[in-house]
Amino acid sequence: MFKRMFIVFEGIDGSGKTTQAKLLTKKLNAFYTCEPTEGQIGRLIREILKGKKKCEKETLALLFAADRVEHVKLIEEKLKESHVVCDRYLYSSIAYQTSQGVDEDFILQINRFAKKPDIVVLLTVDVEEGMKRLGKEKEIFEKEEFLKKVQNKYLKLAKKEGFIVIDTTNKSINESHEEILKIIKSKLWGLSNMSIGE
Ligand SMILES: Nc1ncnc2c1ncn2[C@@H]1O[C@H](COP(=O)(O)OP(=O)(O)O)[C@@H](O)[C@H]1O
Ligand SMILES: Cc1cn([C@H]2C[C@H](O)[C@@H](COP(=O)(O)OP(=O)(O)O)O2)c(=O)[nH]c1=O
Repeated sequence: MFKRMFIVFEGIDGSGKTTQAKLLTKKLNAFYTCEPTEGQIGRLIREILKGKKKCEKETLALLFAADRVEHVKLIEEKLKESHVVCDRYLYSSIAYQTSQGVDEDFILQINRFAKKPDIVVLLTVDVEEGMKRLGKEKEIFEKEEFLKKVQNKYLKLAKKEGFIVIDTTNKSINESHEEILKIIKSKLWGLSNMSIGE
């Protein structure tokens, strides 16, 4: 019986997370999920992110952590039957909320129930290229400065936690997918001595 893997994709807006997560999901016949979730707390978070509701930055960190407590239950359920690919997770909280000025220890404390992933893939992208991909070339300067800060935090986390880091700036969607697949296959083979369906 081989171990089913909990694989997380992280990265700033426009790095290609959702695209790559869905391609890998298909390849692995995995269960795809994302944060914020489609659950009641995830929906409240999306209202706040759209600016329809206001809250303190610490409240937002708590909401993401609460959404994640419920989400981990679903992930553990799904791991009983397939690999799970998750588009954004705990490391988005650390990278984004610390960049908004929230204390990192506070974020780690409120996320102490978060299951550790087997593999984390960090996608990096030149911020301007990421904005271009999202059709936000005219994004306000502050947003670009903020995303640069977030990406730097991600890279520090990647070094500390041993993430797979793929820069997608000058790669096509397919080139990025092939590179990710090669690394994931070697890790899956190494960790569970099983081959994945083509
Ligand atoms: N390597 C790439 N090169 C060019 N465009 C890309 C690449 N990866 C994704 N895109 C495009 O960029 C946009 C954002 O991709 P998406 O996967 O939603 O990014 P994220 O989830 O990281 O915000 C989409 O239109 C997608 O087709
Ligand atoms: C999961 C998570 C996301 N976020 C932010 C990152 C994104 O800007 C936003 C999620 O928006 P989303 O609609 O998922 O877009 P994206 O494709 O960029 O993921 O929420 C946090 O600040 N903390 C978190 O813990």
